[in-house]
Amino acid sequence: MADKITTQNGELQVSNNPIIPFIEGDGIGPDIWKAASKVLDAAVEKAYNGEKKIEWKEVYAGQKAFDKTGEWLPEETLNTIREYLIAIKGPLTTPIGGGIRSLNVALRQELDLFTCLRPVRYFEGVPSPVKRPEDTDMVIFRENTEDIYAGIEFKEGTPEVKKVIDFLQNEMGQTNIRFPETSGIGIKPVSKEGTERLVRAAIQYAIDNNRKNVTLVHKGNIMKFTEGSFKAWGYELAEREFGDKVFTWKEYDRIVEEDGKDAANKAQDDAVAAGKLIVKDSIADIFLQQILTRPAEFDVVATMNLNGDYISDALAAQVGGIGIAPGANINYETGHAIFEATHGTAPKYAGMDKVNPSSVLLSGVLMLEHLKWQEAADLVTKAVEKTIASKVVTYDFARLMDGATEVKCSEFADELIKNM
Ligand SMILES: NC(=O)C1=CN([C@@H]2O[C@H](COP(=O)(O)OP(=O)(O)OC[C@H]3O[C@@H](n4cnc5c(N)ncnc54)[C@H](OP(=O)(O)O)[C@@H]3O)[C@@H](O)[C@H]2O)C=CC1
Ligand SMILES: O=C(O)CCC(=O)C(=O)O
Ligand SMILES: [Mg+2]
Repeated sequence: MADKITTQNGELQVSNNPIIPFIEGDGIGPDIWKAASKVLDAAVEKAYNGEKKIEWKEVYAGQKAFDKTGEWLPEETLNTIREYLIAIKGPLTTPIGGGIRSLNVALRQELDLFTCLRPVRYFEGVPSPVKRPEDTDMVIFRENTEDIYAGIEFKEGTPEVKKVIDFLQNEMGQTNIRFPETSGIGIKPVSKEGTERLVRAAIQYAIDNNRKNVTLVHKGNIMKFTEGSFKAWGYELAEREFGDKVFTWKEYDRIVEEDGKDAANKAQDDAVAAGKLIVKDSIADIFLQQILTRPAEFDVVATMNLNGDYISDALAAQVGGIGIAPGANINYETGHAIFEATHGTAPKYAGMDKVNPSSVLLSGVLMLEHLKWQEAADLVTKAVEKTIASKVVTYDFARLMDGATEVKCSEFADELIKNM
């Protein structure tokens, strides 16, 4: 009999037949979900000789939910995911400049899924715009509940924005709103708690997975009390909670001040030799250059919501594009998680059975790993490696590869199952 995933003493309890809710998604969602779920089912069946099986439970969000219930994100969907802990979703459409706020962001906020985890690795044979794509092997920890994504915005010309601008000018003494009559205003909350739980998760992940460094990416020179504080709180947490397991650039700077640069370099070399994790930081603009020019220097990345969104797609491009970039939204404290592709609904390809299902499929692999069903996860990963190496690929890779055979989304799934 199928049953719920639960937690006990912080550990997931997963039976052989867990019920997992899924949201099919808008646009290309139905195509990629059909392909990906078929591959995930085949991997589980093969890895455990039929002893384990996921019981998929559809829940609604986006257009399908609206058509059925008149609501974009029904309370029942949220309650089901709350109850069943783990879910997986396809992309959901967000209109630009007006209309409903992002349902993707709402799911993360409602369930307090504070980490958006996006691993970026290279699969041999994938077409890439860089010379050594294999040097890119990073794991992004993107803060998922705060920042400009909190949705605190006031539209130009409304009584609300006028009130906010009056307050800023008259009570806070702000004189820098260049065109107050025609400004919209957005507010960017970044908290100490929000930063600490994200940076804690990133450092713990780096230690558990033998990673060499964590980079705090911020624009703290300009946004001093949000992004700048993110950096400061991140370093403080690293030193306070991880002690001699880490060596921070904050400590490096202290040594430079007291004993000079040579001593600081030696301390860092000693820390590396002792296997300590280096916790460093980078300002977001130069970071975007350096992930292209020297990606091997970066390992785990901890950053705020908007930076993380940009960095995710930029890094995905280096290893073949968002067609193959997986992700997960996780609350490490409650055990709730929603696994999710990095890309969106790609509306021009909706219903064409054309796009690459790998992003949502590899999100499913992250989910299998999260359930500790490593054997099934490995079968999918190996099948992706083998299929790409054989140059049987969807349009996104085929257009950049010599001698490739272009297949449809569903045919790619069949090929993966054949290669399992
Ligand atoms: N988490 C989520 O659910 C997300 C939702 N969105 C939403 O999706 C909608 C569309 O956003 P948009 O900015 O166009 O971004 P998309 O990620 O949907 O698509 C942009 C381009 O990326 C490529 N692409 C996307 N998915 C795939 C895939 N599976 N296989 C191969 N190529 C792919 C296509 O490139 P090409 O044209 O070169 O073929 C596509 O035109 C918006 O409403 C947005 O808000 C966006 C991001 C995340
Ligand atoms: O919610 C959306 O529509 C976009 C979100 C997004 O781009 C992301 O989370 O990477
Ligand atoms: Mg994005």
